[in-house]
Amino acid sequence: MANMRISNLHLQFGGLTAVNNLSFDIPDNAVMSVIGPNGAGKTSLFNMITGFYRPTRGEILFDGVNIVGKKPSRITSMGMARTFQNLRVFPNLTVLENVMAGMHSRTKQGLLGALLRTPGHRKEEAWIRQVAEECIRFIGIEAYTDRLAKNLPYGAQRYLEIARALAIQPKILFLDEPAAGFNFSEKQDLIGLIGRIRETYRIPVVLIEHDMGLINKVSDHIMVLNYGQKLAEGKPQDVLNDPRVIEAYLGKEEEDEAV
Ligand SMILES: Nc1ncnc2c1ncn2[C@@H]1O[C@H](COP(=O)(O)OP(=O)(O)OP(=O)(O)O)[C@@H](O)[C@H]1O
Repeated sequence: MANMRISNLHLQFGGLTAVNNLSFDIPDNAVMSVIGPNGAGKTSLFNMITGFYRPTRGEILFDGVNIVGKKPSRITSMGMARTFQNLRVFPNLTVLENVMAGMHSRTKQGLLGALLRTPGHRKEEAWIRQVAEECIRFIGIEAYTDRLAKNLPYGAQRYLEIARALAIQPKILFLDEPAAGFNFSEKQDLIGLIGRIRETYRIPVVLIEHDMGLINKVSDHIMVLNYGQKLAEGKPQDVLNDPRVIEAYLGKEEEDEAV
């Protein structure tokens, strides 16, 4: 279980304020969705939490430690995993190799152990393989274990990213638009998977999503961003019926659809 508190987080790109003095807690063992119109600051927020962007100011406390300024690899090794809006699988590695590669951030044996093939290293490799295979089975892409990632159907590639994130046995998981490009039945499948992750791993899952149906079904908690600021936060039925949210987000979506 992770304890995560964001305080007065701010991100400035020159004259543009991407995230504006944002504070919130991530609830334990809950599915939290971060929603908002395009450019609202959702991905910038994920990038700050996972160390890819350095906030202009503010604090990100992860299990009581301020992680601002730490490198993404260090933050991963502390137990934070994420997926990306645009797929980042290694196309020329197999599914198993992709998942195992992601796990090396959390292993103890260094490069020297790997080069010398020490007993400690061999034991660790066997353990990594076992955990990777378990994650691949859990996600349901075991039929592709030995296939190159580039030869997988699109949906399986997205699932591979989730398997790779879970394999580091994270304390918290961030998913950036996990349903991007999915059809209706793939989205239903994803809703089931996110529920299983929460039940099995008992970790908070934080996702950025645009699909309101999916958000409504999967979330325990929703935070809405607009122009980098928190517009609303709470239970799905309250947030999704909030007139300010409808105006800022759903209203915009209707306009977009009408174009
Ligand atoms: N590296 C960067 N350099 C300059 N501006 C950036 C950078 N990253 C994001 N921005 C700007 O910050 C604002 C917030 O962008 P961000 O990608 O976080 O929004 P978002 O809510 O994730 O949008 P979307 O739903 O379209 O993914 C936007 O105006 C964007 O153009």
